[in-house]
Amino acid sequence: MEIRLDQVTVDFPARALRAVDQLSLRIDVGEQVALVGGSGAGKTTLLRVLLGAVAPTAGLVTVGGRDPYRSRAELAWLRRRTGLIRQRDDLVRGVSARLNILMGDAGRWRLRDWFTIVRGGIPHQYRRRLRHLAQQHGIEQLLDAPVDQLSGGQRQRVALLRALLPTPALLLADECTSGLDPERAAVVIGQLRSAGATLLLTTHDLQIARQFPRIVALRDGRLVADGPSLDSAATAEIYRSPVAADGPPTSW
Ligand SMILES: Nc1ncnc2c1ncn2[C@@H]1O[C@H](COP(=O)(O)OP(=O)(O)OP(=O)(O)O)[C@@H](O)[C@H]1O
Repeated sequence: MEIRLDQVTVDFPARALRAVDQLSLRIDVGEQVALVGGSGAGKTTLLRVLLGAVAPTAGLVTVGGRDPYRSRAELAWLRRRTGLIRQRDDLVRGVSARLNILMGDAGRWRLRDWFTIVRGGIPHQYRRRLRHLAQQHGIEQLLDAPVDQLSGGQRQRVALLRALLPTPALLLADECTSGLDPERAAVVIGQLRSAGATLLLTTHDLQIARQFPRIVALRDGRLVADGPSLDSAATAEIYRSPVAADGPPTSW
């Protein structure tokens, strides 16, 4: 899905803070972009703008040619086509991996789907895809396990499959590789990149960002670099963030 931001600003007046500052950006259909920046640079806020969750104070945003802030219908259209993977583990505890994955498409469940799911089944329209995804990501033996019994890496795969189940046109991933070792992170990036969706992934980690064909860098809500790689000037610009005052994070 194509993303267009035109002079987008987001203010949080209660904190007298400008989180995104006149940001213009265009991401074409199928592009895979790493969004980098130090803590507080505005990365998550930008993803929330694209999800229709934080209205810009000024500027225009369109996703797939629709403005998520124009009507509930536009927002619902966008949400149905967007997969979100967050940093924190937001799976529903006490229920199976299978049910957590199915919840990725709960907005489209019909009454008969609810009955099937409540009885522990899989609605027929999901059976093939769920099995295929579970095999592809090596968790087919874990589908019946309560997510509480899974390791961090396994839970992370469940969250990934939940985002992929509805075949999203847009994947937004917010620091979803933090806490993973570099090898596991590379596998997750590979899985995200092979999903065929437009992909926007936020990260602090330049090693992660370098696995993407395009890197967009933010500092204090402003765009400081956009291209296939970050030159040393742009890297230094991001380092100069207050959070990095004690020295850059080790992963950089
Ligand atoms: N709902 C909110 N109300 C007030 N301030 C907010 C809100 N959400 C974010 N902020 C502030 O906006 C700034 C940008 O935050 P954001 O979460 O977008 O940064 P980030 O680049 O994702 O940082 P991190 O890498 O630490 O997650 C921060 O100073 C943050 O405290």
